[in-house]
Amino acid sequence: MIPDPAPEAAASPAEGPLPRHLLPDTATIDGGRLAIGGVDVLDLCAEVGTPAFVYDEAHLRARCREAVAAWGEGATYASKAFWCRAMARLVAEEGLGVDVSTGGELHVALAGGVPPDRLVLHGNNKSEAELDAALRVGVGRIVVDSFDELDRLERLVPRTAGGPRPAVWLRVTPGVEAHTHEYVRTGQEDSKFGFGLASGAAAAAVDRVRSPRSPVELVGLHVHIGSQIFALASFARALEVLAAFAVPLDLPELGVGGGLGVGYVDGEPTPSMTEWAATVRAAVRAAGWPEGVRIAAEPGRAVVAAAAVTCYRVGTIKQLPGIRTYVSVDGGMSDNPRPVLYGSGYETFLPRAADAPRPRRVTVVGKHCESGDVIVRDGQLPGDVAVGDVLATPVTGAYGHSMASTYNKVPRPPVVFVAGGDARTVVRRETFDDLLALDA
Ligand SMILES: Cc1ncc(COP(=O)(O)O)c(C=O)c1O
Ligand SMILES: N[C@@H](CCCC[NH3+])C(=O)O
Repeated sequence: MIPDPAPEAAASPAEGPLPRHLLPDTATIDGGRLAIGGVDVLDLCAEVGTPAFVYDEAHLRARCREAVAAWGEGATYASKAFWCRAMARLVAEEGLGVDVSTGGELHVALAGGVPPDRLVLHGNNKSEAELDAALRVGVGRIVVDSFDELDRLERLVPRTAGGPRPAVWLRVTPGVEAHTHEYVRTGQEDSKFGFGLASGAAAAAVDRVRSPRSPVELVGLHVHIGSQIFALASFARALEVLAAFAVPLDLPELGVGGGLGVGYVDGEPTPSMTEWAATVRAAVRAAGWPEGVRIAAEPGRAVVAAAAVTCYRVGTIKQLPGIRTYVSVDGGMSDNPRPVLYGSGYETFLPRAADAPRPRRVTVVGKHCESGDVIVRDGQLPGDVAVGDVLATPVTGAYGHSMASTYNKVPRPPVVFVAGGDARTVVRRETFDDLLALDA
């Protein structure tokens, strides 16, 4: 072990052990060693290698059940947060609908057995092929995002007199700015998504879809103001603004989007889905929607983020006296681009000493060829962290695997589900040959 040359920081809460609530539900610590789903994490890493995404299956199921308890039939999982066939199966077993926003997400949903009528198709630029596929399988709802999409639907949907018409929602941008990173704000007027209220686009879209010649049937409006939102009042405000336009339309359904925030680091709150649903329902009532309006919500991050930890192996430790200590691991921005994209913060810890104090200030970096390849800036680790240690980052179940890349031809890590003492690899590790598989 190399002593830390810069024990500069005074005692702070971050130097304590990792807060337990940031670990998946079934995490246990015995003699310092972390187990999830009854599986010892260090033994698992020895078996499957690192980096690896380790998901607590019971945690995933518990959050799905919480979503169903909060939203009933309208509980819909936003697949962009984390998607693979095993997750699609799990979500279908738990009875949630699924928000898919591309043909690829649709394909995985169908491969996992999600009933087509439980699918909601999103996207600001759905291709004719994507719309055609959705219409052929009979997705439950298409969320129309633009006039160009309406043109495509008019070309694709045959006007069979009297026959059932595909049910659509219109996505409306209410002009409400959520308090979150600007890259993941979507409710403001200046947005690539949806029909603006203030510009009159939403009203024009309603008129067009309600015209007698329309091949689709308008059954609801949809609003999604952004992602990683902690202020529940932002959701309420969006619905209040939308109400003046929406209530007189007397539509039976209302999609309130996703976006519930999740705590990533010590001290950040995690509002529950139950609280979110209560706030939304109260806002809907207060704004004058009829009692019977069917509300659907699309949480992604809130279902999956805290279910997983990412495990890495420490390869080098570089100390720069008076500056910082770099701990390099065998993954990086290719398995977690969020710090680079949004400056997102994470915690870090050692699964061999998961309840140990973490007095040593470090910056955890990946193996990619750029200085921005940071996983945890100013993280805390036990003082005896050493080359060869397994290092983990909690709350990495959302937008890590789903946004992973093979930058620098680093193969993407496997996804392992753990439950009841068993580990099963649901997405295998990419191989070097996989990296050549698409080359002509
Ligand atoms: C239309 C739509 N619904 C749901 C979500 C899910 O968001 P989150 O993972 O923040 O809950 C998103 C992403 O922000 C989205 O664009
Ligand atoms: N990718 C973003 C969230 C995007 C939300 C998708 N609509 C994140 O990692 O926080």
